[in-house]
Amino acid sequence: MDGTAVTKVVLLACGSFNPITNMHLRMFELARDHLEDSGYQVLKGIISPVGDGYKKKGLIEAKHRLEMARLASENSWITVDSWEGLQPDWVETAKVIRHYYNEMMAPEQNNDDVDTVKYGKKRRIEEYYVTSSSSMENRDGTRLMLLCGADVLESFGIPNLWKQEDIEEILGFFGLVCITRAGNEPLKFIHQSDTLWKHRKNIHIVQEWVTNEISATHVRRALRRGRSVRYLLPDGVLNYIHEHHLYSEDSEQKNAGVVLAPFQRYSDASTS
Ligand SMILES: Nc1ncnc2c1ncn2[C@@H]1O[C@H](COP(=O)(O)OP(=O)(O)OP(=O)(O)O)[C@@H](O)[C@H]1O
Ligand SMILES: NC(=O)c1ccc[n+]([C@@H]2O[C@H](COP(=O)(O)O)[C@@H](O)[C@H]2O)c1
Ligand SMILES: [Zn+2]
Repeated sequence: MDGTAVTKVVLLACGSFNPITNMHLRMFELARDHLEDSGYQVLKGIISPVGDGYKKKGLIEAKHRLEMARLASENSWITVDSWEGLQPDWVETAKVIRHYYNEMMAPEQNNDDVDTVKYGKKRRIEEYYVTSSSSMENRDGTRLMLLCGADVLESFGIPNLWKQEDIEEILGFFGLVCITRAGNEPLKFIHQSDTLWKHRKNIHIVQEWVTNEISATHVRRALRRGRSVRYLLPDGVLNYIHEHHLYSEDSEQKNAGVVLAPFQRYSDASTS
């Protein structure tokens, strides 16, 4: 040991996971290698599937998405947390991160009451945010970072999808690990955004050289057409999909014509 303190990190990935694919799992491996190369120690990964209230087209029930994520991450350092997935209404990602952060900060005080998150814990984190000048580590020096693909980073630029203050909090307080994805240019996007540029040191871009275009959309489409998706996702997940007859023409029509929850929430707010 050379006496240099190692920053410990927990990685949190939010998304639909509809269904979870090998690429979702690879994201964690790529991020861990990258961070450990930069002097961090990655303790744990958390997958947090979004709740049904997100209203994305084709989003099947959270109980199935959660179970598939559990099957995919068996015997792994990656875990699945159902808190977000089981909330009746869609929960903003900043709030989700705060929830896990508060669990890390004070596990003994935590309970899973949303109102508490809203009023008590939010205040606690805001106080912490204001009073701590540079550190977003919990008491034992662990940081919680959001893990996502470059499409999610670039979605920060879509009007009425993210609140500016949430982007600031995610980037400024927590930090982001972003995996490159075909069709996205995260470095260019950061360069072109003043907000992202300001927080660039808190954004870790991980270059995936084995360009990989696996997407859950592709998997659902192939399943609808009766095509094989074996080896794009774990066998256990595939067996579960077949057993429960998930992903059909019908399921793809779920939420068709329904406005995505963040757009509903933020465009209502801007017109009221
Ligand atoms: N091939 C990939 N490369 C990099 N990141 C990915 C890839 N696939 C998914 N991700 C990331 O995984 C997280 C969860 O994404 P999501 O559940 O939307 O998966 P998806 O494959 O993009 O699904 P969909 O096609 O339904 O949008 C997001 O941060 C997304 O950017
Ligand atoms: N304003 C926000 O907090 C906001 C907006 C859009 C998406 N998200 C999150 O990003 C993830 C995106 O998932 P998809 O790429 O599957 O749509 C989800 O977890 C969703 O909750 C958050
Ligand atoms: Zn996606």
